[in-house]
Amino acid sequence: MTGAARATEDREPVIQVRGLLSQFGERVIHQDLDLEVMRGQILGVVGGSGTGKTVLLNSIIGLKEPEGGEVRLFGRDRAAMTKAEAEAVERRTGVLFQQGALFSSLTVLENVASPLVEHTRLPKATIRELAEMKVAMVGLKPEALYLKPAELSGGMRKRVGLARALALDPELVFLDEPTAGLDPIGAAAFDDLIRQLSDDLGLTVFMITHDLDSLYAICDEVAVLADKRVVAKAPVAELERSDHPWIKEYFLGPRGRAAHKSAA
Ligand SMILES: Nc1ncnc2c1ncn2[C@@H]1O[C@H](COP(=O)(O)OP(=O)(O)OP(=O)(O)O)[C@@H](O)[C@H]1O
Repeated sequence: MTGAARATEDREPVIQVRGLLSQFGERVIHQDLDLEVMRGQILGVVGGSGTGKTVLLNSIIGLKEPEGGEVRLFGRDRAAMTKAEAEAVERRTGVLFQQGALFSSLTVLENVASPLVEHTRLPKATIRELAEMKVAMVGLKPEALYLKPAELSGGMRKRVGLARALALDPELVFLDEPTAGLDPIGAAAFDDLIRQLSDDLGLTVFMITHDLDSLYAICDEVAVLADKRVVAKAPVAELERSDHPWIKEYFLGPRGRAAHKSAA
């Protein structure tokens, strides 16, 4: 069953953002921004550079306090959560940051194990076993376990970041430009992996991307950030018919047309 089929079958929202206001000083990044992401959905998030995609991600995961509005995760209002509730949400959530954010002095195994060390009291041997499983799950060979991030290619680093994001068996993952910097073949392989994980594990995915191929290949819906809010959220095929100038340029410009063609 595809994520889209699951999403319509089980309409429980995992992320709900209502009337979000985000500011840095006087500078308003989001105003009256609404967004809902359903369980099992892969949502692509697009928008011009500086429209606030990463700030939105940070506001949802609690790295940035909103100046107004409401963020609900798994039905709970983030602002009203106790510390224990926020920690429980953190355990159900994985994040792959834009630069991978791996610890450079730790091996692949230690990087992937770090959320398990931080959030569980499992014995060392179990943590090791679980981390090894995640490394295998993202398609890395056992030889990679003892390498440090500097010894890995960009694509391998992304996979390690994904393995770490999946360490606690999250229900929801946030990916900030996961295929940026990968060659087209590496990017397509990474897309397949995310789609497969979503289908197999029922993961909900919030994915910021500039990669049109990813949008066509794996996203159930795409949210477009412009004018400080989400101006559209729909399957790509529907967005192609939008009248919004940025969306038109994005999907119907030469790169958009090429991605459409190769997905067809
Ligand atoms: N800590 C901060 N202090 C001040 N301004 C910030 C901070 N973080 C982000 N901004 C500003 O918020 C705006 C949105 O930034 P953000 O990184 O979310 O954009 P983006 O849509 O993810 O862009 P890109 O596609 O280029 O990664 C930018 O203008 C940025 O300068």
